[in-house]
Amino acid sequence: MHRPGRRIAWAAESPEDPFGVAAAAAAAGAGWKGSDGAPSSRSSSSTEEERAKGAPPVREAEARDEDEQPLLRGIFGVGKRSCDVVLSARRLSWSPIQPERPVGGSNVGLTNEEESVEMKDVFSVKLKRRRFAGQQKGGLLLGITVFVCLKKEGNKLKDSVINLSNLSEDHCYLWFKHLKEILNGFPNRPKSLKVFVNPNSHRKEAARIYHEQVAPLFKLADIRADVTVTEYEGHALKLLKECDLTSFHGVVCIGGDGTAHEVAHGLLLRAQMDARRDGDDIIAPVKAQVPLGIIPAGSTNILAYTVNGIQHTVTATLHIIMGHVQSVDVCTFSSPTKLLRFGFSSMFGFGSRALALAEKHRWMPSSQRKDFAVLKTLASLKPEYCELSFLPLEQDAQGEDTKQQKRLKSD
Ligand SMILES: Nc1ncnc2c1ncn2[C@@H]1O[C@H](COP(=O)(O)OP(=O)(O)OP(=O)(O)O)[C@@H](O)[C@H]1O
Repeated sequence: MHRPGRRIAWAAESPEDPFGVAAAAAAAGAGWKGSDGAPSSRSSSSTEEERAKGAPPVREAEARDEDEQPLLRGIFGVGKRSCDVVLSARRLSWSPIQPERPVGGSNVGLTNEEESVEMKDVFSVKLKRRRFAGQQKGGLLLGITVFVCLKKEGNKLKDSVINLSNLSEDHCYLWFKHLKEILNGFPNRPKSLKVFVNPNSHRKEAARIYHEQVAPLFKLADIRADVTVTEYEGHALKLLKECDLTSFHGVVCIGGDGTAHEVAHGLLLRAQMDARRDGDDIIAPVKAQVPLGIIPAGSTNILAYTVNGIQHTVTATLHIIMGHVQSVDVCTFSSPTKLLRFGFSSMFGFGSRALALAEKHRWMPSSQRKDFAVLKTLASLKPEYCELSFLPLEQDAQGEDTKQQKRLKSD
């Protein structure tokens, strides 16, 4: 078993490396680069270069200040109040306008607390119009709707809206244009995705989950999705080996762990084929060209849970839309001469035998068939011979990632 450094998946932020991009990008140049912080008028690559060269903290502070500079200031209705709204590259903030009181009048009960949202948490902006049922175009402009990704308890993400009301077309168009420009400046956010839906997963709900919960969010975020509903086991793998991935910013699978493994294997195999690595070249595998988003819809969703920190469709979808990228370890499984497949875990034959047995007993209820399979496999457990080698990513003096191979033998 080899652990060829790190692959990438859309996932929850980790405190040390919020988007896991540094290691992922350095290892093989795949995936989105740069952080998902607010885009600045300065190019993000120049800021990164400066950081890499050890730019003094004062430069970073200047860049931060620049991102805080107001780009627009205007009046909108927010909720039931008239607010003074300010937009900078980093944030959208609003505070209620205090009406002038007649002499002796009091402002008791009126708060002027500022509220704000970070632009890095905004995933879409739309013009809001009043339309009649069935009306597709036109309609009276009512203002702007800003769609925000909110962090809830327990790693959960939720979509929410802020309505900015103003009937002036010129005013709204100007704000809409600026908000769009800021959103388009986030480098990691996908615009085009290849999506695999396994209609057979768990309770056969993956297609419904996609159409009801995932597709509307992708549409809102202006993401084009090329959807394949898989027809048989191995269908996603076959398509990934053949299709042109250059027009996609990522691959998404909706299903259980079996589907996620098949798609991850296909994606990595495809990267080896494109890099002209044949089956014998198993020591130095290359990274996937694009990240993999895993949306849980299976009976077990361990992979989705591991990368997202929660088994929740909307959370997984929002991580993809927001371009949250996280590096993950991947194994290659090989015989002495041939690469067999890529995967995320190995139980030295135990897991695969138990899963194969569970597959044969699909007529049983899902909880019972898995317990039955584990117990039956345990009863006939035998020792296995294998050789393990690790390729941990390590940083050399220049900050470059290097792979060091370590071998272990076991039986
Ligand atoms: N249309 C299809 N018909 C039959 N099998 C399919 C189809 N599409 C994909 N598959 C295969 O179904 C297998 C099981 O799917 P998946 O893992 O998504 O569901 P599950 O078994 O309910 O979930 P889990 O593996 O998390 O328990 C996968 O190995 C996948 O390759």
